[in-house]
Amino acid sequence: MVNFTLECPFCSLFTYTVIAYSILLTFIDSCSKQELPEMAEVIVTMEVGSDGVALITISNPPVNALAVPILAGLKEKFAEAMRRDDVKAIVLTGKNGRFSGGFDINVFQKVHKTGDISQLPDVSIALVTNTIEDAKKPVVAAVQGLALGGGLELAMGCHARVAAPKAQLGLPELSLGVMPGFGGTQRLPRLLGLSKAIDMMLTSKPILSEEGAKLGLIDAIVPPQELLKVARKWALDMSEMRKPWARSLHRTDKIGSLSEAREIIMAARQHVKRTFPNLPQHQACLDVIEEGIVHGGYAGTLKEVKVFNELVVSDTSKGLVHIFFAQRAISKVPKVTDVGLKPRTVKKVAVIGGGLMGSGIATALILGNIKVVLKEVNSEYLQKGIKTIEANVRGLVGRKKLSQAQGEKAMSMVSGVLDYSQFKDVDMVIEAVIENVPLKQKIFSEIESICPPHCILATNTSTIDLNLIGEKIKSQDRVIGAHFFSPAHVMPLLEIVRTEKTSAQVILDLMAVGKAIKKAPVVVGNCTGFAVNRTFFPYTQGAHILLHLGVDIFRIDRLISSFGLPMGPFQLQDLAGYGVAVAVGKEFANAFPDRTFRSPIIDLLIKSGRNGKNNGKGYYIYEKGSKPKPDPQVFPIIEEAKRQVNIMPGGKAISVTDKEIVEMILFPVVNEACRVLEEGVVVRASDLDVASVLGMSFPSYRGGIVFWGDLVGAKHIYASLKKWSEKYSQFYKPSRFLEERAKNGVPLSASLEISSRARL
Ligand SMILES: C[C@H](O)CC(=O)SCCNC(=O)CCNC(=O)[C@H](O)C(C)(C)COP(=O)(O)OP(=O)(O)OC[C@H]1O[C@@H](n2cnc3c(N)ncnc32)[C@H](O)[C@@H]1OP(=O)(O)O
Repeated sequence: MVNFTLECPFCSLFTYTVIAYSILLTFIDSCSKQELPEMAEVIVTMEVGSDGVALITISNPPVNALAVPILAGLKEKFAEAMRRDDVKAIVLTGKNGRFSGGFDINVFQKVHKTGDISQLPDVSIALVTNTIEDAKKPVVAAVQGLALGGGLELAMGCHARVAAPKAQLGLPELSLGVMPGFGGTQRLPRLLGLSKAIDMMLTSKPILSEEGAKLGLIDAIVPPQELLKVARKWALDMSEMRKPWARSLHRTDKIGSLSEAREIIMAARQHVKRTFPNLPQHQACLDVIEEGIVHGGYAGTLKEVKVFNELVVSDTSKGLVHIFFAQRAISKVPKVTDVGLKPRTVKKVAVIGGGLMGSGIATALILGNIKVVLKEVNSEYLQKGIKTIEANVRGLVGRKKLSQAQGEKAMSMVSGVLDYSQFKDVDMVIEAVIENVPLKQKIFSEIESICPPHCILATNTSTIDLNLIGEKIKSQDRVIGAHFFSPAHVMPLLEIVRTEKTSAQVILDLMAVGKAIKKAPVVVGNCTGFAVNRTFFPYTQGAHILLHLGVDIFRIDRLISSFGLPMGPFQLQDLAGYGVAVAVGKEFANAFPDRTFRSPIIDLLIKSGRNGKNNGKGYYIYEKGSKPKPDPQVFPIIEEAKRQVNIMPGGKAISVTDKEIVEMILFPVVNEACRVLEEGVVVRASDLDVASVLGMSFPSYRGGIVFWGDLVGAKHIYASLKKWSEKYSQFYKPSRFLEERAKNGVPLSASLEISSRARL
């Protein structure tokens, strides 16, 4: 039930509630059953004070998203305020310390499912321009907490903006594959100048109200407790002409001359071309801004609506909106986060091993204000580990991600040890030594006997079965995987691996630690390679097969980069080092012998003195200060590898299109993702999407590996893999899950339940 609080015409402070049937119907129509619990609080209220100011408040917890009924409610309240003689001016605000987090992104998802853009209400012209900006009574936005996207656009439609300190102001729509659609592309440049406005839109980064005040977006900053008082006074001052009353869309003072504006837009276009080559929304946003500069703000808003409606149904928007919700879903783990448990505080963590991973993990922890004891086997290694942590922190200070003081504070949180003496009061241990089962087992036995009984016993192994690591200890409910990605203090993913015995409390605690150190924790099941490395193990293999089929490796890398991964599979091998490739390759060959393609290429490269980026020579040449250059001297090594394996049909290189190359690398990854889904290694398919984006840098605008697979279509993937498996190698053999989904027309991302129902 949606309640709208309306004003009593006889008593300005008395409110009563009526049920807004028409809005209720719209809302019920556009909502799924799961959203019903929030409905009672989706409300717009209006209270008219004895001062003649109508306070219109948006309430839609937790972020006051502009859901369809909220927008309808706003229109209704503004119309009423205009009608009423006792209302001289209006203040617009949001409930519970947040102005608004913008248009309701759930509506985008509904549009994506149905393709029906008529679900998007007319807000830009009907509400923001005609109702608010062109109102005959002044409107002041009282902004607190955040005004993002449509929220900021509403505020910019008002005639003045008063804000509390530290409020976040931004237009992040491009990060959802769309662009500002409530007039933001026109009003932001007019309020704070073209360059800054373009920068805010292209980067999607918010600014704080303090900066907004300096730039002219905010008219005054006031303490939160005085926000409404000052906003009311401001509104009254405007109504009585004591303060100017400006309509943002009509301003031109911050835009500069046409030629200056065009120069700025042209520079932005070049930047976008280089930085976001696959994304349509950035150039489109610049087109719309330019329209407003050339033909006026109103013309700009009209074009904005048109282009917005085109972008909202693009695959890019589908992918990015999917990832937005998928990232939020990872914090919901059945039987862990829904059973009333509370995470315990983790104040002190011991990290065993100060190598690249251990020191990176230690850095991440101290930056999250968690004390670290770093243990090594001798003082030389220990010093090296501490120095790496120092260098990590210094790097962040140098890049201005941390202040000097924050850097020093972080370093004061770490101490180095050579024995277990300081392990008696640790809340968690993260073992990060080399991938050696007996060594890890020994360490786990030692820490079990030394650490307190509540201590979490975590390992950073990237492949080894956790049951094996914890085999020799009693408290297997405390054993968990904390799989960080290198560099651990930078990469955002934390893969939390649970065994059947890991307790829900321990999983919850590690999730909380992950959040505290600003990682995205994805909880996965225990298997070789867990979710991410397991899914992506065919990535390198697929590249190797193509090499052996005679495809140019540098062409493969170029195509994969153009697809949107930061680098191709060969450059990635160079970067990771061949030692990793050999070790990981062995694990997978043991676990999945039926689908492992064995190539001698890495051994041949090592034999010829190459070790990738580590020694400056791999498939590429690495020289300080310049980009990696393809090295033609690898061609004879590749020829030798090809000769040894000899899989080219008729001894000739195969002829493949660019599209086929990308598919021959990535379809096997989707195929393995299917097995991961079938085995229940992840809670839901979208968790694997998040993990692929945050752990493997799979492009977020393609929605993650499973989402992308569904966009391409299970049928096409299955048919292609089947063809290649018959023609080239068993490596391509489609999994049973993929085959079933393709044959039954069920999306890969559909839950197992749905798929079995579909089969019946
Ligand atoms: C036409 C217009 O120009 C188009 C638009 O306005 S598009 C929308 C633009 N706005 C945005 O992109 C903001 C998106 N939201 C965010 O960045 C962050 O949620 C935030 C900074 C507002 C708050 O962050 P935080 O406090 O960490 O909370 P967070 O967990 O992200 O969100 C809380 C809940 O609000 C939901 N939510 C946040 N913003 C939402 C929005 N705009 N629409 C619908 N739901 C939203 C989240 O999905 C989450 O739901 P859940 O609890 O069911 O998982």
